[in-house]
Amino acid sequence: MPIDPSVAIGAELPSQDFSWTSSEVQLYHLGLGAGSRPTDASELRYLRDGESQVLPTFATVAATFHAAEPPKVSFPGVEIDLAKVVHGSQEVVVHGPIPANGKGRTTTRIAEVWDKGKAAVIVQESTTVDPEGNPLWTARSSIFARGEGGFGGERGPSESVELPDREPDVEVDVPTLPQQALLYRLCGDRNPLHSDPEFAKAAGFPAPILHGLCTYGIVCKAATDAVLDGDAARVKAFRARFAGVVFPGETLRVRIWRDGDRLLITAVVVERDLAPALADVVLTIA
Ligand SMILES: CCCCCCC[C@@H](O)CC(=O)SCCNC(=O)CCNC(=O)[C@H](O)C(C)(C)COP(=O)(O)OP(=O)(O)OC[C@H]1O[C@@H](n2cnc3c(N)ncnc32)[C@H](O)[C@@H]1OP(=O)(O)O
Repeated sequence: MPIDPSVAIGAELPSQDFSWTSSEVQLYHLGLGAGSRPTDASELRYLRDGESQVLPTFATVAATFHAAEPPKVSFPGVEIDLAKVVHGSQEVVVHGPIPANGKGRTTTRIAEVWDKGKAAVIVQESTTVDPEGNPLWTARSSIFARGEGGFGGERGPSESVELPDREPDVEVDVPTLPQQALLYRLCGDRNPLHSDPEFAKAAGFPAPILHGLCTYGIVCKAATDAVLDGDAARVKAFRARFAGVVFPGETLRVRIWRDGDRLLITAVVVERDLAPALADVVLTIA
């Protein structure tokens, strides 16, 4: 049985020990398109040796940055073909600014497995601490496994973020590069869905798609730059649902509403009639 929720839910995955330096941080930021204005001091804050500021979304790549193989969707009670899986949602909460150099240990558990009929949604939660045991960040993510529902599990909640009934306070267009996914995969997600045209076709897409976490980081950076003076330390938490695919080279239109200590955000694809890319995006300001 590819999914057995009675085994999966609550299962602890092996913990991961890792370290990072400002080189990984800079490569991550480059993978999000940072540095496109190389004479702009605020842009260069993401790209300094030793003292680079770190977007909280770096938390999504830190533990697996040096992976060189495609990920496996193989956990206790879960065995799924990678070609059936897309990233569903992501949330990161940081307990302070992420340092430019550091060490961490991540522990992960499978928190929920939902049966959406035509698909399964598998939710993981992880906690990362420094070598002294101080919390660095927590994360929650889901994968959406197409064709893997119908195992008799619960459907789970339907959650969405209500947007204000007014035009966005800020709107920015962010171009992505045709080679964006080929660059971003060097941050550890070697899923061929993002680099191999034949694999992408077999998975049902006309061409390789952009990593969801690349779009996620791009949009967090865009909001940080447009509303938070480019100061990554002002981002406490960032969450999003992956609402539609993005192809490398497309332009993201990022719409931002101020809402107290939060920014409510959507991202759509300009070239495809504003097709949704990210929805239910909430940036919590520190
Ligand atoms: C260990 C390593 C593992 C590997 C991890 C992945 C590695 C990465 O390399 C993979 C990627 O980066 S893939 C790229 C990023 N993701 C995407 O592009 C997905 C974009 N979204 C879609 O295509 C559709 O919204 C889609 C397909 C997600 C859903 O669309 P539909 O099929 O039309 O679904 P819909 O009818 O709208 O809803 C059905 C039920 O599912 C829930 N749901 C919808 N979107 C969800 C999402 N994104 N995440 C979680 N749940 C979601 C709905 O709420 C609905 O349930 P209910 O009826 O109970 O409300």
